[in-house]
Amino acid sequence: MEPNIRNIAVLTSGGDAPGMNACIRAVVRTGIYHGKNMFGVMQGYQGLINNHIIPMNARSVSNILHLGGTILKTARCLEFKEDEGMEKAFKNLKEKEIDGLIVIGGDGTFTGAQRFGKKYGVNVMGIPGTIDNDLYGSDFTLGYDTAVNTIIEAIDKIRDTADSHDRLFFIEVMGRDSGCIALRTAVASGAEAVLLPEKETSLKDLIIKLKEGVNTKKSSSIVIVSEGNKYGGAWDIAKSVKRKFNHYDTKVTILGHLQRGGSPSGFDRILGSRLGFAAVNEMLKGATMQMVGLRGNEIKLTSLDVALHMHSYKLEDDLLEMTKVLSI
Ligand SMILES: Nc1ncnc2c1ncn2[C@@H]1O[C@H](COP(=O)(O)OP(=O)(O)O)[C@@H](O)[C@H]1O
Ligand SMILES: O=P(O)(O)OC[C@H]1O[C@](O)(COP(=O)(O)O)[C@@H](O)[C@@H]1O
Ligand SMILES: [Mg+2]
Repeated sequence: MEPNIRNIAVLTSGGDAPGMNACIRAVVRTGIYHGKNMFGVMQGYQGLINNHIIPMNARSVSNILHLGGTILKTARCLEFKEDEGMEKAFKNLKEKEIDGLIVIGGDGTFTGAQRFGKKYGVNVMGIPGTIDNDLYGSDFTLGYDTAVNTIIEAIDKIRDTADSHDRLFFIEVMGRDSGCIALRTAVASGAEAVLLPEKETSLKDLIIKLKEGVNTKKSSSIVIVSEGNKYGGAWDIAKSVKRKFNHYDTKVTILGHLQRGGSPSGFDRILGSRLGFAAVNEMLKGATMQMVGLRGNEIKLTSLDVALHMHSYKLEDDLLEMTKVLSI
C-alpha cells in the first residue's frame, strides 16, 4: 500500500559535491509536481537539530542546476550522532508534520539516516552525493565525475611544468578511504604510478617503476597518491622515495579542496536530476531506508545497509592493470 506522505524535506550533508544543486532542484520539483509540500533543511543534520527548515517552491530552485556546492549548505554535525541530537531533530520534523526525509550525502550521512529512520520510523531515502564514489549500489556517486575532470585538468597543467623541468611529481588527491578518484585520474592523466588505500604498493616496486622510466628516457614522472594510502600522504612518500632514488628533482602537490568545487559536469547534472526524481517517486510508492543509484544506466534501489558496507569492491581491475601497462 502506498504511504500517505504529504510533507517531504530534503537535506545535503557531509562534503559538498557538484551536482547536489541539480539534485535538490529535481527533488523539490518532483515533489511539487505530485502535490506535496516541500521543505529544505539547512546545513544537513545541524539544521534538523536547530529547526532551520524552510518551505520550498518551484522557484526556490530556479537557476541552480549549473552551480557547484549546495544551496542548502552542508555540515559535519557531531551532535546528530548522539541520542539527544536525534531526539531534537525528530521533534522538529514532527512539529512540521514532515513524514518523508531525503538525504543527499555519503557514507556518514547514510549511517545517520539509517539510525534515524530505524529509531523513529520516519520514511527515509538516500541519494549518493560524494566525490569519493564510496557507496555500493551506484556505479557513480554524484560529484565524482566532476571531481575527476577537475583533477585531470589540474594534473595536465602540472605535467606541462614537470615535463619542462624533467621533474618527478607526487600529487595527492582526495578520497578518504576510497581509491576511485586516484585510479581514474591516474588513467586519464597518464600517471606513471598510483597509490591506493585498497591495494598495497611497496616502495620498492614504486622505485623500480620510476627507475624504468629514467632508463627508458622519460622526461617526467607523475605519481598519484590517494589521501588514504597506507604509507602516508604525498609528502611522506616523496620523502621516502627521495632517500633511495635521487634521479629526479622531486616536487609535491596536494590538490586539496579545489577538487570539490566547480560547476557540475553534464554527467553529474543528469545524474543528480535522475536520482532526485527517482528518490521522490520511489518514496511516494512506499520505498524507505533505500538508496537510489545508477547501475548500468538504470536507476536501481539498494538498501542503505548494503550501500554502506560493500564499497570496497568498486575499483575497476582493468583500470588497475592498465595504469601499469600504459605507462611503460
Ligand atoms: N554513526 C552516525 N550516527 C549518526 N549520524 C552520523 C553517523 N555518522 C555520520 N553521521 C552524520 O552524517 C554526517 C555526514 O557524515 P560524513 O562522514 O561527514 O560525510 P559523508 O556523508 O559525505 O560521508 C555527519 O556529520 C553526522 O552528522
Ligand atoms: O572538507 P573536509 O571536511 O576537510 O573533508 C575532506 C574529506 O571530504 C571529502 O572531500 C569527501 O568526503 P565525504 O563525502 O565523506 O564528505 C573526502 O574526499 C575528504 O577526505
Ligand atoms: Mg564519506
